[in-house]
Amino acid sequence: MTAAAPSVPSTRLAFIGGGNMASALIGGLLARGLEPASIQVVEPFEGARDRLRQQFGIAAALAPEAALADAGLVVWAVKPQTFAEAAAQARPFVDPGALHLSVAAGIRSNSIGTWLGTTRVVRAMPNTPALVGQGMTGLFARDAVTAADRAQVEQVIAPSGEWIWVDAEEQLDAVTALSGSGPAYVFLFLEAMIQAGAEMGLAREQAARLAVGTFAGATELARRSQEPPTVLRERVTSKGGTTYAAITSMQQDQVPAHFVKALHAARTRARELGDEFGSA
Ligand SMILES: NC(=O)C1=CN([C@@H]2O[C@H](COP(=O)(O)OP(=O)(O)OC[C@H]3O[C@@H](n4cnc5c(N)ncnc54)[C@H](O)[C@@H]3O)[C@@H](O)[C@H]2O)C=CC1
Ligand SMILES: O=C(O)[C@@H]1CCC=N1
Repeated sequence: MTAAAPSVPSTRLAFIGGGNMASALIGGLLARGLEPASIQVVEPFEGARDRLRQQFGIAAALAPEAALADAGLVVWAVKPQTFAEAAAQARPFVDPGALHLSVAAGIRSNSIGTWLGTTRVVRAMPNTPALVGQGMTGLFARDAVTAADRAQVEQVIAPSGEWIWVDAEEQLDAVTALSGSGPAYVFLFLEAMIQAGAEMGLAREQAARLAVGTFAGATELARRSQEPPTVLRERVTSKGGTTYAAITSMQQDQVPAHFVKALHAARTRARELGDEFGSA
């Protein structure tokens, strides 16, 4: 479970890939007081390098270079499809004793370990609310990872929100389907609620404010309540009332079952990514 928020990492950090997820983690670390100079980033695309310079004052390298050897913790924030190639490019420069933290969906720790010649690998599955310090992250560590290594990883993740450790690596695929992809499901529901509000005569801005506020309020209520979501739902649902009409319509259309099915599809895709783009 999530512990008290630890301080920023004392070791030097390198990020391989400086896109959305890397930026979310870096932004949190800098907000906690980490010096931009203690973070290296390897990022081949000029647009992304420009953003890192403007947002964070970090001069990212175009390609791996000798300075990578200074990093005690290397964070892999590249797409699953490019991980193997990025690992092959960076490996000659990385300290063989470094700890590695991957946020890539699906790519298994034994693939990463094989590509990098190490067993000191932790996998993380964060999500984009990390951008506002409210992320949820699942973490998995290989056996060779020590308690001190885990603490370092927690220092990287803590500024972006909460985290849990899972015991079995395949559980990370479930985390990916649930909370990794989860913000997109919430946004899809928001889109539908806003559309419905607009169709029923509300201004889109009003509908958006009502929808977003409802998600924020309902999730905060669920977070603080001792009751499970089912009980909270039943309290909104007066017999023969409006919510009953909506929930009955959704159940007749099997919306909950289809939604569960969709998460299984996401989990299946996470496994496929590991099979397609992993080597071991
Ligand atoms: N976006 C999301 O909601 C989440 C993404 N992830 C994972 O995070 C990883 C990164 O995703 P995003 O940040 O969204 O993608 P992104 O496309 O924003 O960032 C990836 C970056 O890697 C760079 N890159 C490409 N080849 C490279 C190489 N050889 N060496 C170094 N950098 C290279 C790209 O230029 C790009 O800026 C993915 O593996 C994804 O599965 C995990 C959780 C949530
Ligand atoms: O869609 C994806 O593959 C990534 C992983 C979780 C969120 N985005």
